[in-house]
Amino acid sequence: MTEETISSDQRLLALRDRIDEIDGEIARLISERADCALEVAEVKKATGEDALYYRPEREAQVLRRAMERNKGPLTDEEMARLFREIMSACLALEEPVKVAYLGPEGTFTQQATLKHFGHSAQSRPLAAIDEVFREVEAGAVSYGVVPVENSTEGVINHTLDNFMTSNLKICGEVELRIHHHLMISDITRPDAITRIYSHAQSLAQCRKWLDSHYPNVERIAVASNAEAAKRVKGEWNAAAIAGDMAAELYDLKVLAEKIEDRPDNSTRFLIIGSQAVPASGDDKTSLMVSMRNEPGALHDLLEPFRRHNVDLTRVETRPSQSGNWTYVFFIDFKGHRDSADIAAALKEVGACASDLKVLGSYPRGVL
Ligand SMILES: O=C(O)C(=O)C[C@]1(C(=O)O)C=C[C@@H](O)C=C1
Repeated sequence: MTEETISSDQRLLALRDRIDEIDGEIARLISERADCALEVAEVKKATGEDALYYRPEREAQVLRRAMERNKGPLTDEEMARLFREIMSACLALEEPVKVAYLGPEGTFTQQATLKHFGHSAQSRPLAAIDEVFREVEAGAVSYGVVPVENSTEGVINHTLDNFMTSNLKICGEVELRIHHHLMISDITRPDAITRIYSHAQSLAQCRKWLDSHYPNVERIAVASNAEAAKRVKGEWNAAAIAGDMAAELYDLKVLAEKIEDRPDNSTRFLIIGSQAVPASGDDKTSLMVSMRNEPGALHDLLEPFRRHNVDLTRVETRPSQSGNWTYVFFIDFKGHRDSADIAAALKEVGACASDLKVLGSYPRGVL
């Protein structure tokens, strides 16, 4: 053994001793934090039957602080992800949070659910967006996670339409970078692929890549990316487009990575529930407004927002379900409904709208 290897071995040992010490401190502090959370639960329980254990505004503040405090070398996102999991475990001690998401397992919505609630939440997949709304309404779960818009393909109408008949509120949002991969099973012959399965939105998000790499292959839209991944398991001439989780879950081989046409492809998901969320300091509000179908209606609707300096982030129009050629506007803007400017704008909009429903004020997605 050379002198050099001895000294590098000794350095490694010394560093590992230091890491063991630090881990001991971290473990002690995490336990202390968990004890605090248990005391918080006692305080909440004393408020009665309807005690709210999950507090989205507080979680957003904790995560933002973790990012602000961070001095590296971990990235702010990595640091926040670690705190996300610590908080998820603390909340599970207080009361396990039950969440339903648009399944099946392996979809991007499951990934968004884990990103937002951490791994200690009890989550379960449901087959359709309507079912997620129904289960939350029925109280079988406390929260639901549904996709609402994609940066390439636009809005997910089905989710917006559900708000027309539901009284649920939006309690949060989460954004996910979407990376699509082309994957095959161990019996697939890569040179014999004649069909590619995926969800219609994912096929659309990879249209150009498919046109240049598999121009003559049949594209088959199925209910979800996870369903696509499941199908190729038993087919020697098929491939699927899906994400990492589906590849892992169904043990598929990735033939081509990140094949989405736009590198910044991302999807926004909503957290739905029945709780009104207090201001977190950096919030968004979503509205649903019906207007009489007359000239200038859209102008009347938007003008109060301009006057009160409210920053609109999205305006969507959907045909109303109550009559022909009448429309419902879905409007998102920065800020919380309790702030003076927003309350004033809402009052004015309410006066000219035939119906106005605040779907929720909630913390802006942190991670
Ligand atoms: O501050 C609270 O209300 C807590 O319950 C503690 C805590 C945390 O671990 O920081 C846990 C769950 C809540 O959703 C928010 C924060």
